[in-house]
Amino acid sequence: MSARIAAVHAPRSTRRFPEVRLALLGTGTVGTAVLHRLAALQDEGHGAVLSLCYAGNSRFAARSADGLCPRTMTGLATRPVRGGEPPGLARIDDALCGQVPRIVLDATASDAVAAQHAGWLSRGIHVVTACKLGQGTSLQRWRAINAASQSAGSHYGDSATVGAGLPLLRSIRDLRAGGDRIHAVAGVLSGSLAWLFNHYDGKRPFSGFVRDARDAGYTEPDPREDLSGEDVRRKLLILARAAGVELEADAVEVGSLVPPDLAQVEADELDTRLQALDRPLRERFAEAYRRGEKLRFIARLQDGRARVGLESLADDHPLCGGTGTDNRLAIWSDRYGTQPLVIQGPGAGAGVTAAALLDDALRIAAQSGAISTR
Ligand SMILES: NC(=O)C1=CN([C@@H]2O[C@H](COP(=O)(O)OP(=O)(O)OC[C@H]3O[C@@H](n4cnc5c(N)ncnc54)[C@H](O)[C@@H]3O)[C@@H](O)[C@H]2O)C=CC1
Ligand SMILES: N[C@@H](CC=O)C(=O)O
Repeated sequence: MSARIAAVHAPRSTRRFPEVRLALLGTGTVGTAVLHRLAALQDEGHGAVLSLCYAGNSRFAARSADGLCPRTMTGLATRPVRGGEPPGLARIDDALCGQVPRIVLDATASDAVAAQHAGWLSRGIHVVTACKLGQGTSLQRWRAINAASQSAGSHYGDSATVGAGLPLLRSIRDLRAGGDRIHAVAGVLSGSLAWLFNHYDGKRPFSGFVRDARDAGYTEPDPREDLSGEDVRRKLLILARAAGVELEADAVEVGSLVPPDLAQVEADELDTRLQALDRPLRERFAEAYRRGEKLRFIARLQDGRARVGLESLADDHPLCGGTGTDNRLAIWSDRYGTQPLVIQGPGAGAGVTAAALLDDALRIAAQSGAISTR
């Protein structure tokens, strides 16, 4: 066997049984970080139970029942690997064959992949996802995912979808499991918009900061998904539904920052047209500055009413806190009726998101009895 082929497979010494078979979809910003973290976990022995049997993106894929080498698979982002195959969602079930726990890890922003979540779950394949298009779009899809997961007993790991792994969904679910009703939630749910409004000073053009946030891996593949409030709408829908408020997707009132002309621009032209953001944001900033306030992109859910948009808040307002990409969510419930529970921390970035995805995968491995929790 040549050295090149040997490198494609995981070293035998790192494998433990019973294994959990993993298929990774997406090798972009987040998927590449997943591969690096998986390799590091396998080196330490901690993640050795996770055997990467399929890795693919929209152009290239590779599979091996014996386990692929995660470090080698980072190359898939730009080129095929030897012995690879064309990508195809229909191949995932085959790649994850065997009577062992199986997990699809979705690190794409693809609606076509999200449309498969319920199907995989119903066939007993666990799903771990960073993509919000599963639970954060139509209520019908959200219900299908829940129904499939319940009927087949398969798990849906969604920690990375809101707050990039911060314990936001988990806290809401824990409160409800303890008998609390969720009264309201409010806060900053976008890491990129947090970063933008933590850095924008009204002097340098806003569009330059958007490029910086994109290059740092904080934005969606198309930053308009963030700037339009669409990404925050999805996150608020996921939180609201977890809180027991089953909202239809169009029930969220959204205040977009994207001027109509910029919304029409083709993705490959976007960079050259981003300056369309500069004047309106400079005006919003100047208005807030005159009042001694700060701009924050806030999501709110109360009494079944949901809205997301830019707000001008007093400097000492509780939702103004945080730095960098910090998300900050206040949760009011029966026990936190007056003073809310407030959770804050980095809410975007490849590192924290990859960690959240692999935490979910390891949690599923533990629940499946593949690793000891002691
Ligand atoms: N960047 C961040 O901080 C966070 C990102 N996320 C989510 O992570 C997901 C991935 O984001 P990025 O890595 O930034 O995007 P990206 O654009 O860098 O990578 C997306 C990857 O998905 C692949 N892909 C697209 N369609 C596919 C298909 N049908 N089958 C297989 N692969 C396909 C692409 O080829 C690419 O490798 C998004 O859903 C995003 O919302 C979630 C939390 C935080
Ligand atoms: N683009 C998103 C990434 C995490 O979900 C954000 O800015 O929060």
